[in-house]
Amino acid sequence: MKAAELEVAGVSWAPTKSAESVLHPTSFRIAPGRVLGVVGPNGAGKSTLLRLLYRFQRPKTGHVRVGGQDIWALSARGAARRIAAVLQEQASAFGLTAREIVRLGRTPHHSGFAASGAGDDAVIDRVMGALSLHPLADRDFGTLSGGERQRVMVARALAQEPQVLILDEPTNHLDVRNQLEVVSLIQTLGLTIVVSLHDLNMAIGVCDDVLVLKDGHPQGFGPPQTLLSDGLVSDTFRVDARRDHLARSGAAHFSFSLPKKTGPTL
Ligand SMILES: Nc1ncnc2c1ncn2[C@@H]1O[C@H](COP(=O)(O)OP(=O)(O)OP(=O)(O)O)[C@@H](O)[C@H]1O
Repeated sequence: MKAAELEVAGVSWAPTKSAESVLHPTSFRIAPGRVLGVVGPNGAGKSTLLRLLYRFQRPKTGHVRVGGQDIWALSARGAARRIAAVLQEQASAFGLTAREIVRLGRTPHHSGFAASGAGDDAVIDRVMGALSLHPLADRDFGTLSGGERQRVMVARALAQEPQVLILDEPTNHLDVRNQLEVVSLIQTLGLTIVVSLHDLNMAIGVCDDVLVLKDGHPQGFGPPQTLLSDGLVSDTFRVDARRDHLARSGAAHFSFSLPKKTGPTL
C-alpha cells in the first residue's frame, strides 16, 4: 500500500438550510505516511471533519486533496480506491461472515459486474492475517465481540488498499489489550492516517501531529509534544489539565480535574 499526501484547504461545513457552520474553515497538510490525531470535546466537529475527508459530505467551502487530486473531481469508486474509513456505527454489516465483510473492501477495485478474482483473495488473506482474523473468518459478524468487530472493520478498510485511512474513535469500546493492538497497527501501517481520539494521552503516544477543535473552530495544529500545553488543553476541554512525565517511561501524560468553582458555595 502506498501512502499519499492529504491536503485540506479551507474546508467548512453546515447542515443544509442552516446558516450556522458546525465546522469553520480548517486547513492542514499531512505528508505521506504521517498520523494526524483530531481531538476536541464532544460536539467539537471531529466526525464532521472526518466525513468531509472520506467524501461522505461535500464541504461548503474549500477542498480536500489526496495526492494533489480534489476528491470531488474523482468518481466515488476512484475516491474509495484512495481513501478508506473505519467508523463507529457498523450496524449494516450484520448477517455476513467476517470474511464476506472484508471482501466488501475490494468492491472499489472491480469494474461493472466483474467477479472478484485470485488477486482479491490474496489481498483478503493478507489483511486478515495481519489482524489475526483467520480463526474468525466464517463467523457471523453479529456474533463477534466489539473488539473482534473493530478488527474486521479495519481489515475491510485495508482490503480497499487505500492511500489514506480515516479512523473515527477506533479505540471506543475496546479493552486495554485491543486498544494497544489498534494503536500498534496504526503506527505500523505506513499509510497517511487521520484518527479522531478522545484520549489525549493516546494521541501523544500515537500521532505525529494533532489538530485541536473546539466549537467547530481549529485551535491549533502541530506535534502533540509541543502543541498540547496545559493552557490549550484546559481551555479547550474546560478542565484543569496538567501535563507531567511518567516516572518510568518519561512519556508525557495528562491528568485532569474540574476547575475550582469561584463564588458562593452551598
Ligand atoms: N447533519 C447535521 N445536522 C445538524 N447538526 C449536525 C449535523 N451533523 C453534526 N451536527 C452538529 O455538529 C456539531 C459537531 O458534531 P460532530 O459529530 O462533528 O462532533 P464530534 O466532535 O465528533 O463529537 P463527539 O465527540 O461527541 O462524537 C454537533 O453540535 C452536532 O449536533
